[in-house]
Amino acid sequence: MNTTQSTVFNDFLQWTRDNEWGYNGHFETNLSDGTQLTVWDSGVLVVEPAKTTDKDIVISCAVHGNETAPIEICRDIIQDIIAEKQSVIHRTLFLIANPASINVGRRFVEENMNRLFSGAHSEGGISNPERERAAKLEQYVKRFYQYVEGTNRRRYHYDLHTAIRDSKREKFAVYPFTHGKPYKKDQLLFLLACGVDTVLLNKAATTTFSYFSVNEFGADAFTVELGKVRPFGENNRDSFAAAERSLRQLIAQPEPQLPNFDPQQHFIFAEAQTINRMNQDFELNFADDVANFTAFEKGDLLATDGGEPIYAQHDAEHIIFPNAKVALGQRALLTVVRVPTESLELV
Ligand SMILES: O=C(O)CCC(=O)N[C@@H](CCC(=O)O)C(=O)O
Ligand SMILES: [Zn+2]
Repeated sequence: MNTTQSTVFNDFLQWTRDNEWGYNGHFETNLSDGTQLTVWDSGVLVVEPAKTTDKDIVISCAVHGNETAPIEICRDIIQDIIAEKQSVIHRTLFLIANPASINVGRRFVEENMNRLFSGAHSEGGISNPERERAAKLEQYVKRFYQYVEGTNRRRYHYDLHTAIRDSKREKFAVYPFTHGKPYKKDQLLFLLACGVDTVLLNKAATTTFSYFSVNEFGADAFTVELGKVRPFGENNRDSFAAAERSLRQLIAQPEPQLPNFDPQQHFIFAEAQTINRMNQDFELNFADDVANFTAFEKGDLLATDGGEPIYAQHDAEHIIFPNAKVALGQRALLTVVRVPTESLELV
């Protein structure tokens, strides 16, 4: 390896952070078993085993730069692959999505990247580095999924996050809108193996990264909330061990080892309201330390927007991702209601 190449592969996260808005170049190396590692950009690593299976797996982190536990997990898996301590039998794309936001230790630099997918990066006549990066990430995902010929390939995308607030249900995933396609038991079981027993069902399209993969490529894709935002080094890695172990098994084994499906083990919530902040004068009617999954009763005041009240519409309506400081037009609060797992159309 030459010096630059060894810098890239010796510490992929550090090299990515050193090239925070991208690197206009290409690196590749082969492992002793013939697995090819190709770097398409900073933070973009393709792992291709010598023998191709029918699965294409995307694992992304750092769409929000201060959500460090997923970054630590991806960093460690990537370095173990490079050191030949972690085997990979399926094509896998790792994405460290927004390195510049890691470097400033914030959710984003100029604009929330997880509102920029499915082409939103090109709307509104605004240009900034996060929009350019989101557009490139879309192209990398497209190139990765479409690289191998064949219509029956199984596509997956786990977009790893941590949440700003405490949560009464610590780990949960967002199941993006499937446009009526049935939900999948094996995916609920895989999430459960990751320690995620709670799943929120979106009822409409969004501009998140996971919805992009669902909608454009028919992937089984999820936003996976693994815990709470903490600075590097302050994550309790024990709490993330099940997720890391399951992701490692996912890429290393023909099929994940999953138990039989038991509806009682899954806690499913359907979207009730998505409340977007439409006015500067937007206030939540509860304190900053009220946790995700706190339940409100029908008629309770949740927020005011431009002085207009917004109420809970159901009993036991749970609040998720409250954030009064989001940009105008963006989601300031999601609310969900529990639904029986048995009520889902599952395959
Ligand atoms: O804790 C919060 O307020 C936000 C945590 C986070 O980044 N969540 C994702 C969820 C994406 C989705 O709805 O699929 C986000 O807000 O982008
Ligand atoms: Zn996030």
